[in-house]
Amino acid sequence: MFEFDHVSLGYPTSRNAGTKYPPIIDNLTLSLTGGEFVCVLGPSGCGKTTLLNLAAGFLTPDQGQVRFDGREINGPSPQRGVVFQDATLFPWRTVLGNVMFGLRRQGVDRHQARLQAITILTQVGLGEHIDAWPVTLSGGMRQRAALARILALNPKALLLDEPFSALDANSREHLQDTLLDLWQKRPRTVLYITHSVEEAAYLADRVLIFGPAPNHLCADLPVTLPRPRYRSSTEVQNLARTLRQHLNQLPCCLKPSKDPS
Ligand SMILES: Nc1ncnc2c1ncn2[C@@H]1O[C@H](COP(=O)(O)OP(=O)(O)OP(=O)(O)O)[C@@H](O)[C@H]1O
Repeated sequence: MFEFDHVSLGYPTSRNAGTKYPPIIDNLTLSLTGGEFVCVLGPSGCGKTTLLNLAAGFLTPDQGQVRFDGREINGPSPQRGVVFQDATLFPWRTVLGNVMFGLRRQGVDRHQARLQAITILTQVGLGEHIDAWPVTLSGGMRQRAALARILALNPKALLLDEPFSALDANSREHLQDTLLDLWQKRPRTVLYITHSVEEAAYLADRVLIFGPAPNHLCADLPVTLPRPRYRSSTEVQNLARTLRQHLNQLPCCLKPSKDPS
């Protein structure tokens, strides 16, 4: 589904303006298959968001190619829905209006868009809040609305950059379960960036661990634990411990010392 084919990317900085940029991602080759739930772990600044931005089409590689369904990515697409840590909703539209917006832009008629938006809002647990204004929502509700807005467009892939990390533990766990539930009902490729080894162990089919920039894929670990999983189970806890050991072995200075969840 996603193919990173010898991808390199560097950002211009004031120090190297006009010269060759030092790569953040350096000659990365990686494939993600359809329906796979992939979590990405790595120290701060190693290039996780850069990876996601390449998959989203917000960035273009300096070298190599990023492909989705066999076609080179050359910009954002509703087929690849993105949710960031601080999702922004249109403040002048209600929750329903926010979700309907993308559907209307795709040419769905008003009545149908309304029905589809209400269905997905109900699925993410906001059925009682469709007429609420974004300013009145809690952080968790805003993230739910942002997820609904993306899911309403029925993307083939979800690109999630620490989507629940700003939430309290309870809301975060609820949202993880909502996401898993929706993903199991309609499997799609998920690229999920997190700093939490527990979150990765609970959610992932596969965990990618990146080392410090230039981005180095240090570990590519399939997760074979059956679902449903239980956060406090020995298996999930053991996997989280293994992931933490991988992170602690990385030659970097900004290791997560304490899991945020
Ligand atoms: N637009 C930009 N211009 C210049 N440098 C950038 C830009 N975006 C990111 N960088 C640099 O690229 C490196 C990788 O950033 P990126 O956000 O991809 O890392 P990350 O692994 O997601 O970090 P974190 O876990 O802290 O979110 C960092 O050193 C960052 O300062």
